[in-house]
Amino acid sequence: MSIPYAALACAALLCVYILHRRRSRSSLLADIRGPNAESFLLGNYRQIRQGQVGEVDFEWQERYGAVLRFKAPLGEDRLMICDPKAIQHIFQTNFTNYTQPPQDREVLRTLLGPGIAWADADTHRRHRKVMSPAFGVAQAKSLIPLFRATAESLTSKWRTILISGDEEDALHEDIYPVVINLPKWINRASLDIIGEAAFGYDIGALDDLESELGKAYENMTIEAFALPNTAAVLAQGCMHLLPPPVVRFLFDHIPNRGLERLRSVKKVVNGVARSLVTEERGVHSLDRTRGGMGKAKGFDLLTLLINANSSHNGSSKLSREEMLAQVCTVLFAGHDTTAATLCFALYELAKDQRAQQRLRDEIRAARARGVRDLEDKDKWVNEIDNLPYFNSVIKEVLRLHPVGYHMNRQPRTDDVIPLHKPIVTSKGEQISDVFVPAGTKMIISVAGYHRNKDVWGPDAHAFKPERWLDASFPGLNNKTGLTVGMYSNLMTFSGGFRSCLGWRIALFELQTFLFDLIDQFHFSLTKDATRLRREPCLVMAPMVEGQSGKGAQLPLQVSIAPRD
Ligand code: HEM
Repeated sequence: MSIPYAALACAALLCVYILHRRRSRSSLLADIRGPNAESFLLGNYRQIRQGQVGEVDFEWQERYGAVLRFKAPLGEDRLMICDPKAIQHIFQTNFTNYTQPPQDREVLRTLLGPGIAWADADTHRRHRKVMSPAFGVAQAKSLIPLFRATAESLTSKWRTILISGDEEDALHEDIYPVVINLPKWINRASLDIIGEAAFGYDIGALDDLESELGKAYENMTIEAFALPNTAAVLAQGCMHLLPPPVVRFLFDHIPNRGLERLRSVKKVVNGVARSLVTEERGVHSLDRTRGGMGKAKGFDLLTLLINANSSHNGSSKLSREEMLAQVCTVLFAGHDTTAATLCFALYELAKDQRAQQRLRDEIRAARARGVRDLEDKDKWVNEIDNLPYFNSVIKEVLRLHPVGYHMNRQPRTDDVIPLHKPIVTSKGEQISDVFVPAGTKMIISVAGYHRNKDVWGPDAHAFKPERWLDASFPGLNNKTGLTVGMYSNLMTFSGGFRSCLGWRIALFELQTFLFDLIDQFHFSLTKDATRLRREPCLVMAPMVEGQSGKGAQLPLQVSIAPRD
């Protein structure tokens, strides 16, 4: 037998052995109820990957409870978890025992480099220690003027479009109102913010629709991950059978349109990152050719990061390659997420005109008190945080549309996970904890947890901002007695030691934009928007059913909101 064939045979035998071991270990989960596999080859993976975000999670949770078993390709048992106590255990109480599956980390390494999102255990602790100081409350507050300026830029562009009726992919209805495809603009505004906030780098995506970075990121996750065909579903589902270096090799080399798209974005982003982080001491070169420091006024996360890094010694310091990866990570983690959340907020408000008007009334009363332009950032935060309906709308959108809808985890050692609400096994037994063998793959369904009726009430699927105003509402910590996640008992920004570092930045950005957009514009649904798809593509994206070729889409009818 030639050497390549012998190597192939050994690899095949190794896969069979791994599969056999996994199946015998995972059969320990066989008593947990869950859906039947569609086929041995695909398990339930096609339903999860080809459906909309949360579609099967909601259905299965209803039928089997908040912890359920499903099949991965080739018969492997996996768990889906939507129970608050189980989530608290995995992310907080016993967090050191849980890790991202190594193959998932390889995807992150391919996309973003060896930065904080990829790092595990001690390496992750080292990255987090250096990065955390750059993401404090004071730092986030200092970015408020940048958020305001970019929101102004966006609103003035939309006003121009409304007056001229000149939105290229708009369906004009007597010129006014105009249909605007929101993600096209909001994603670019958000990218400009993260470039300036994080690196003092003026990307200029809002002004220049041809900007290199803006074009590179446009619909990147959709083109790489959305609507996978059956072969892609199978490949993704079997990835865990391969050793991580093989996964890395395949990601870097196999000819595939989605992967090629990711590789080309990586090249562009790396180029930008390299221009920011120079060889000498990892100090960035301040290459702000497109307009200087501008709105961030000399304050950016990268400068803070470099200063923080220089105060660390030897082994705790980040290398240049790691610094480059942090630039790529923050650029990616910080823009699509916030932009998609804002899009879904405007979608819900376009559907619920009563909520939109109530929100506008509250915003305009605040504006009349001078809140919008308060120079003192502490006062601004205080005033904004005290707008009850406004913040309820934001929380409700973060609950209903968590853009990071799934998080994958696996225990390093055997564990017993406690449950908030007992589940019934296939043998009819009621259990209030679940034994999980080391290495069990789990989807923590943030989408599912956010619709868990035992936490959020029987109307968990409804957009109902008022629920946050009701002190007896079961979703508030005092009733369940559980603290899950880092913001309002939600898992949108995750929780514990891997929680989102940029959550305050995201929140201030959402608050600033929502304030201005609802103050100035009126939004209503179009026919296309009634066919909105919540597309699972790493970060949930809005798309229109049947129009996948057009990428991210949320076409809403926009007009100037009349003043009394
Ligand atoms: C609505 C907006 C956002 C959402 C929903 C969000 C959500 C998340 C989630 C769920 C994670 C954890 C992922 C995991 O453990 O698998 C995360 C991590 C992270 N996020 Fe965000 N994020 C948002 C905005 C931002 C912004 C604006 C920044 C930066 C300015 C940022 C930077 C990060 C970083 C650096 C991590 C990695 C933290 C670590 O691994 O320790 N995020 N984010």
